[in-house]
Amino acid sequence: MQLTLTRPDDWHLHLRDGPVLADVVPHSARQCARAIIMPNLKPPVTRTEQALAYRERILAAVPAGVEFTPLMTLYLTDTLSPEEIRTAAASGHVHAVKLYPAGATTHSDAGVTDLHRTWPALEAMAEAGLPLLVHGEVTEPDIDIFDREAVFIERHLEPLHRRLPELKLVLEHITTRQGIEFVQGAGPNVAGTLTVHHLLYNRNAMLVGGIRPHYYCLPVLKRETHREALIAAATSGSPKFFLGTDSAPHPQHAKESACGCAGLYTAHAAIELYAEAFEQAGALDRLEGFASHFGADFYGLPRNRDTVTLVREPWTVPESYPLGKEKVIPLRAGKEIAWRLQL
Ligand SMILES: NC(=O)N[C@@H](CC(=O)O)C(=O)O
Ligand SMILES: [Zn+2]
Ligand SMILES: [Zn+2]
Repeated sequence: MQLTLTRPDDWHLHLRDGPVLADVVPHSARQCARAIIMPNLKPPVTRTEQALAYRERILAAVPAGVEFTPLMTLYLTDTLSPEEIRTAAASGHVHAVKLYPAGATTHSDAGVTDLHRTWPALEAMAEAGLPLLVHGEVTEPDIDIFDREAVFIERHLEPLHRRLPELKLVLEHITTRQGIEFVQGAGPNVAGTLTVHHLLYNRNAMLVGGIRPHYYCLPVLKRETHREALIAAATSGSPKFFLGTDSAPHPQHAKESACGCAGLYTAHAAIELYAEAFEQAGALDRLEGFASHFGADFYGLPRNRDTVTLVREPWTVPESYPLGKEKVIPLRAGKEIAWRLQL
């Protein structure tokens, strides 16, 4: 059995920086034409000129003969100015701005402490048509980690959307029914990305039979009823939901630690794993819209013209991949994946 689709794009990707780019960029570039590149570097990408320089470093890591376009983003801070937003929009290479509530996730300490401080920037974004990409979790210590997405939507996202309804919003890596319902209930300028790990796994994968750090990410895997809501949305044919892997490489030792980092590495086999999730749901015919059409439409970019072909031919994922001088443990390390990308 085989499946040919318009070449996919990845609307949420962490590539990091420096020598590891040579290890991770080829994984995404072999299957995706474009990717929205997350700005949570150290220091964060807060200025257009930094984003443009980072873009050049990514392009330098694309293998010869392969086409891959990094779509850059800026990191929203309390002090990001409307002028910088206009410069970013005019650059032609910055496609969105990312909101990390301060302290919510990996490299978010420079993130937003109070959304009210960002109104001038958000208003400039609405005017320029630049989408706001949202890591939607509150950070208050009294809120249970499994409730942080739902509480963020209620306390921050709904009020933001009411106040600036014309601002394009993407709720990134949705993990709950409440996240799906927020996107469904809003207008066409509000969308959501879904990772493959949140489509394939619930929190048992992380906690049953031992604590499994390679399944730990933020927002954390939730219970099965939420996974079912994500699958229903991804396979519904709604253009409001599209592919964003949130592939986020961390060195093995940083994951296998008493205080392990959040983030799963999935870029080595992203479309293959999404195909598994859609096949399990009996919805392989809905994969192409989700993976290859709806994201481009939302961002106002042309759909890709070339195709990729997946064959139903199991292969075994390596135990690890190089990550600079270290190693990254990919999702499904040492185990089988049902679909293979024909190169
Ligand atoms: N998803 C994660 O668990 N980690 C991401 C950050 C993020 O997307 O929140 C990372 O940069 O490692
Ligand atoms: Zn995030
Ligand atoms: Zn992410």
